Amino acid sequence: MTALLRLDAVSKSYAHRPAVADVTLEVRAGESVALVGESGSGKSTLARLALGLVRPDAGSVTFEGRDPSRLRARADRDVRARLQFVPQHPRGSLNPALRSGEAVAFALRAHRVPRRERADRTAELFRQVGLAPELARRFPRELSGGQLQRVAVARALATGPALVVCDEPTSALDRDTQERLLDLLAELRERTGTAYLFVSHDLAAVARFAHRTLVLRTGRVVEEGRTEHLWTAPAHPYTRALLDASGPHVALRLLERSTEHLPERSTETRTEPNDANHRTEEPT
Ligand SMILES: Nc1ncnc2c1ncn2[C@@H]1O[C@H](COP(=O)(O)OP(=O)(O)OP(=O)(O)O)[C@@H](O)[C@H]1O
Repeated sequence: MTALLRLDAVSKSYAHRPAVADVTLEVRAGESVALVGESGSGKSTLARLALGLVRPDAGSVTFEGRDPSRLRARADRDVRARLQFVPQHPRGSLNPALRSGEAVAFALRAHRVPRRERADRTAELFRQVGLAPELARRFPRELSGGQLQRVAVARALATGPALVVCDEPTSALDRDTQERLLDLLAELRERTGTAYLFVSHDLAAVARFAHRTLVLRTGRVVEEGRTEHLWTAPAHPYTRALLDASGPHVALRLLERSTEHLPERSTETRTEPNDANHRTEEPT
């Protein structure tokens, strides 16, 4: 199976300080790949590189064989439609002057869904994400954080994406709402075969959701592998420290999760070869 998204030896610095250093990763169709690590480890920078919102200083990024940072607004909108984003704070990303249904209909319009079909498609998307279609008439300020995040998911799914990049999609929500949103994303994944690049510092969410996980530390991947193997037998001391700091939720999630539908992947984990001299710090 070829990769949908591939980042090849990608590096990005800000003011000469590396945010991401020599990272290679790929996401295949239907696969969910998580990026975990402490604050400042480079997760969001990798998400932005994947979306083409920033360009790497070195290395290459391809989505379906194209550089996402060079997609043209009109000519390449069909490719753009297949690469979508669910941000951490939907309140900031949804236009406060648009009703929530209009935000979804706007995405449909941008991807050439005929006007006469947009209302029905919007209502259908609202239902898919577990929102009553009547909520489409509300403005963002009239919705709760969990409802807004569902609108953001509906908007991302409006164009039938092959890959959705989620940057801490549940971190602004309370635990119950987080769980419901993760269940929803997993259910949509089963139904639509959408792949996810899932940025999170919440290892319980990752244990529940991701097929594969990459552990980042100061911009580098220190370990990667199938989520259940990584968290049950972490090879790198930094991964162990992250796990120790995360509490019992992660073990519980691993027990709960079903691996029946996971795509075929290698079972081995990979640790960074030159990391033996790294001092392991307790994650904060
Ligand atoms: N636009 C920017 N300008 C300057 N420095 C940046 C910028 N974006 C990221 N950085 C720096 O790059 C490093 C990685 O940041 P990044 O946001 O990717 O980490 P993160 O793992 O997503 O952190 P968090 O979990 O806190 O969101 C940090 O040192 C950060 O300060």
